[in-house]
Amino acid sequence: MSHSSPARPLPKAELHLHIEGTLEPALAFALAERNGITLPYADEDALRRAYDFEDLQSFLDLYYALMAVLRTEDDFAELADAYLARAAAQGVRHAEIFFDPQAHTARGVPVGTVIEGLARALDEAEERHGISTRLILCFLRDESAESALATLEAARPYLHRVTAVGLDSAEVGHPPSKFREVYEKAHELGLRKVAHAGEEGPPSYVWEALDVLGVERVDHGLRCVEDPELVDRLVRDRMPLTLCPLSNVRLRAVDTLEKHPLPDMLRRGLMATVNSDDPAYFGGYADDNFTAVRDALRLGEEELRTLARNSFLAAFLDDEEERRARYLAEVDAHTFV
Ligand SMILES: Nc1ncnc2[nH]cnc12
Ligand SMILES: [Zn+2]
Repeated sequence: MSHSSPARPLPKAELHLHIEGTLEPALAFALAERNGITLPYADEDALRRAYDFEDLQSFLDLYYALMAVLRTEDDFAELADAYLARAAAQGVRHAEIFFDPQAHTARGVPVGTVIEGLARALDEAEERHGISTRLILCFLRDESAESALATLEAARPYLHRVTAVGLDSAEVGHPPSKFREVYEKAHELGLRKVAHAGEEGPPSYVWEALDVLGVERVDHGLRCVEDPELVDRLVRDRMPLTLCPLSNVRLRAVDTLEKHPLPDMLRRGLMATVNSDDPAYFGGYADDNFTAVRDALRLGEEELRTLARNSFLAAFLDDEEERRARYLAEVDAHTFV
C-alpha cells in the first residue's frame, strides 16, 4: 500500500502582514472573555458574517473595533505566537510583521506593552516555529503627521526591537508626503522604510513614497500598472512590491482574482512578492495566497519560484546574508508535486 504525505509548501518570506489582521474570531472571543469585554456579535459565526467588505474603509472599521480585545502584553504575545504557528505550516521561513501602535495607544494601551508582548513571541519564533522575524512600526496615515512624530518618540525606548517604519490605514486623501518629516527622523534613527501606496490611492502616491519618503519597498503598489513611467522606474530600481492578492479581491481593489495584474507585472519585470495582509479577514495565509494565484492565474513553477525568491531578496536580511542564502537555496531545492 502506498500513501502520500501532504505536499510541502514552497518556502517563502512574508513581508506584508499586519499582526492585528491575524486576530481570528476564536481568539477574539477568548481575549474578550479574559479581558471582560463584550463584543457586539453573538458568536464567531456572526462575526465572520460581518467580513463582507466593500472597500478598505469598511474593513478598517471592523479591524480597529475588534482590536479592543487586545490589552495586555500576554494578549499581544499570544496573537503573534498563533500567527507564527499558522505561518510555519504555510512554508513561511521569515516574517516581517507590521503593527499599528496608534490603534492601541488611542485605547490607553502603552506602546511598550504592544512591542514587549510581540517581541516575547518573536524571541521564541525561531526555536518554536523555525521562523526568523522583524518588526515594522506603522503610522496611521489618517492620523496627523504630529501624531506620527509623537508615536515614534514614544517608541524610542523600544526601537532596538524595530527594523523599519511603515505607513498604513485609509489611503486616499493621505498622501505619503504628509509624513516626510517622520520618515526623515526614522531614517536618522537607523530604521528602514516601507509604505503602503497604490492600494486604493493613485500612482502619484507611489511616486511620493519613492521620491519623498525614500522607501525601500512599496506595500501593494498595485495601481502602478496605470503609469508606464512608474513601472519603468520600479523595474529599473528593482523595487519590491508586496502584493496581497486575496486582500485585493476582498477589498475590491480588483474585480476577481482572475483579473489580478500579477502575471503581467512579472512579465514586465516588476519585483513582485505575494503576501497575506490581514489573513484572518481575507480568507487565507501566505501559502493560501500562493495557491490561489497559482490556480486563478495559472502560474507555473518558474513564476512561483521567482515570487518566493523575490520575497527573500526583498527581506531586510542585510545583516544576515548567510541566512538569506540558506533560504534562497531552500527555494531552489524545492520540488513541486
Ligand atoms: N490592506 C490595508 N491597507 C491599509 N491599511 C491596512 N491596515 C491593515 N490592513 C491594511
Ligand atoms: Zn496592508
